[in-house]
Amino acid sequence: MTNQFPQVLTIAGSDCDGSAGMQADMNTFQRCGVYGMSVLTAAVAGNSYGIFASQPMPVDFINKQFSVLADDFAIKACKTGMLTDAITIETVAQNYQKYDLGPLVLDPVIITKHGDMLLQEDAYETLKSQLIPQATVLTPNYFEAIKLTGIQIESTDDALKAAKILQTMGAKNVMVKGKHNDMTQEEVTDLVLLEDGTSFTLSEPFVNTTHINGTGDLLSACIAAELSKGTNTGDAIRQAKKFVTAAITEQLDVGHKFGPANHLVEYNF
Ligand SMILES: Nc1ncnc2c1ncn2[C@@H]1O[C@H](COP(=O)(O)OP(=O)(O)O)[C@@H](O)[C@H]1O
Ligand SMILES: Cc1ncc(COP(=O)(O)OP(=O)(O)O)c(N)n1
Repeated sequence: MTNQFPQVLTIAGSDCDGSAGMQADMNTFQRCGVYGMSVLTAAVAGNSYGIFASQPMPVDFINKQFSVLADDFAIKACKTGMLTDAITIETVAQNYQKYDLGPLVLDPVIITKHGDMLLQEDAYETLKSQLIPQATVLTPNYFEAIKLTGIQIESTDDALKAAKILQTMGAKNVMVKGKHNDMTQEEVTDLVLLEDGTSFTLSEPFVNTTHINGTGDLLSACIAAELSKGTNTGDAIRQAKKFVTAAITEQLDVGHKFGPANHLVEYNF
């Protein structure tokens, strides 16, 4: 008897402490019941105190990883994470066009929640012109949405305006993740704008914890996994928000400062 799992690809950096990046993506894929693969774009030396060094992968090596995977596997969906610089973005954009990799969930990893910059500033325009137009779902956090659109976001209406601007750049569906740095807030609210023009918000209780590294990765990896199963975009996003909330609520005690969200949480999909 054989087990057939949908095959899903993360195109991302390695975070050596396992809290974020492709390690978080692979754990999420496993939790979601899909078979995960990875194209390594960069590696960072980081722990729960922050990121201390980073190294992009050579273009030829990135190209080779795409070609060997595309030759052999039937990839049903993919997601991107840390892409470092303009040349890496161009390389990923070209490979996504060249091969049939299914829907693309683009997590525009620019800045971590602790302020580490993971994308060079001179690469923002390349991200906008080459990769955002190919995104099936774009998932900027609050700061990334401001940087990419240039508008201030103070309300749900502002988040919708930002999502509309990102849609005009070519992203089909956009999820603008809400702010969660106010210890008195009761909920965290994300705004979703779908391809057909409908929009909705997703709110979950704010969890006051220091263990939320990698939440953006968990969310985007879970959306990609759900899309690979044939789940519609709106439901894939709803499911991912629930999964991330469970991963934040059931804390994993790893690291001395800002620990990881719990990628290993039991969750019934
Ligand atoms: N403390 C928190 N309590 C509840 N939800 C949170 C918290 N922190 C993040 N989230 C949720 O986790 C998901 C990922 O968002 P975010 O952490 O902003 O992304 P990123 O990792 O890209 O910065 C979003 O759905 C957001 O609402
Ligand atoms: C290699 C690598 N990739 C991505 C991140 C950041 O992950 P993300 O989930 O977008 O952000 P945080 O929740 O960790 O702020 C990383 N740290 N390393």
